[in-house]
Amino acid sequence: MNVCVTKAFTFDAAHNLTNYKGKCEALHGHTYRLEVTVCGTPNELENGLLMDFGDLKDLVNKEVLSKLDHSYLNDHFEQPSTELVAMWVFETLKPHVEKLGLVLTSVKLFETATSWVEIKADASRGD
Ligand SMILES: Nc1nc2c(c(=O)[nH]1)N=C([C@H](O)[C@H](O)COP(=O)(O)OP(=O)(O)OP(=O)(O)O)CN2
Ligand SMILES: [Zn+2]
Repeated sequence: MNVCVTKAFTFDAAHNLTNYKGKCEALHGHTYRLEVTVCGTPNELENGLLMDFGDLKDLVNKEVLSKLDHSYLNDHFEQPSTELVAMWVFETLKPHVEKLGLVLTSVKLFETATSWVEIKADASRGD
């Protein structure tokens, strides 16, 4: 049986879209919501935990939120769209999750309550 664990986070950041015509070319900010899901098989379960929620929190805080929270996203990304930030989050976390013998299957990044991007990977192959 495939088992998945998800942890949700929020962080605050400012950005302005580049090469874009519309209100989002102006400097503005969001409280982003980030949801990270890792999956594995029962064989990898230890003490009933696939991955401790606290360990997933520490990993995301260290590798992602320490860089993005209260930052100006244009300092990190040429185009700080939700798509490109979510792709970076996925690629940043993937090797760390794989080291644990688990698969990073989903990164969801909400720019607002009604607008989000999801990056999904196959639960068994992790790509
Ligand atoms: N595909 C994308 N479209 C847009 C992005 C993006 O990252 N990817 N970003 C923006 C802006 O950054 C904007 O801040 C968010 O846009 P939007 O969801 O339209 O925000 P609203 O608060 O105006 O949403 P409403 O639900 O319509 O009030 C634009 N597009
Ligand atoms: Zn925006």
